[in-house]
Amino acid sequence: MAVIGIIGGSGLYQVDGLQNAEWRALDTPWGAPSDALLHGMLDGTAMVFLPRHGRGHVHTPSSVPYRANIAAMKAAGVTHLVSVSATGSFRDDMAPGDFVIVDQFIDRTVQRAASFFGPGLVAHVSIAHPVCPLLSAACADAARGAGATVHEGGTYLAMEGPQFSTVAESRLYREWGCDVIGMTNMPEARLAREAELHYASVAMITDFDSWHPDHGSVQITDILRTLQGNVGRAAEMVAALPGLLTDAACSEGCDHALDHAIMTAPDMRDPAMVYRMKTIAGRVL
Ligand SMILES: CSC[C@H]1O[C@H](OP(=O)(O)O)[C@H](O)[C@@H]1O
Ligand SMILES: Nc1ncnc2[nH]cnc12
Repeated sequence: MAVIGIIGGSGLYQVDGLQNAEWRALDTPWGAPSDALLHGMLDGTAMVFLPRHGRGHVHTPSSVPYRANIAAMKAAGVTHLVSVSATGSFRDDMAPGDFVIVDQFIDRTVQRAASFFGPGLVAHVSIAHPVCPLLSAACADAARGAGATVHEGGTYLAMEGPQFSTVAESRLYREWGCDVIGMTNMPEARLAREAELHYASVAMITDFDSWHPDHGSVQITDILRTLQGNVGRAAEMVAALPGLLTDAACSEGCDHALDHAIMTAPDMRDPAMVYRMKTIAGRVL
């Protein structure tokens, strides 16, 4: 049975309408996640929600405990993880208020632990295609159903922040062919793949970053104004997801990404590391 996880970004700190909703705190081998997890049922499907920055927005993009967040979702039984994020746009035809179903990333973050694995248990998974095509398609349908203008496919530039980009950086990312920019989807997407979760990223455009000749440089006040309009549609999208997930096998193989990934010989594995990795990689250990 699918269990849907939602990581809510800036502006999305809870979801309403869950039956038997309950916030439950938990710990992981990588510390506490950003907040307690909100568990509940929606249309007969189990759902787990986590506000990425914590309720009250206490975590910076760099201080978000990405490993703990993904490990907590995995420990809670989540199989399908939808990330919702505020982003700037590099394209005229992707305007504030639009939703982009991200399918590629360029990672320019520099300060974040990007893997569950490490010395004593080495593994290499593919993130050539970093999102789940089936879950992404369900998100696109759900977002359209919620009345959003939806762009299927887009490259997300993950920057460290917390400052926004300079004009020169903004122009450069546009030349690189990036479509949207944010500060949080990496290493989240990498870790979701290591944890064998189906992962999709829904980017809600809030601004034109700082490249656009007809718009001023991105300001937080503009982002917050646009987010207020978007969050209702994001909540409607989440509510529609249970009805749109199918049992079809995902062509990317997200749920067996670790099949051939572990390099360390069984007799050379660090027992402490193996123990710590039980929830993430127990299937193949
Ligand atoms: C509120 S503006 C910058 C902030 O918003 C985005 O957060 P999230 O990705 O969690 O929606 C962006 O990445 C920055 O963290
Ligand atoms: N322009 C931008 N750059 C980085 N993160 C953002 N989140 C929302 N807008 C953004």
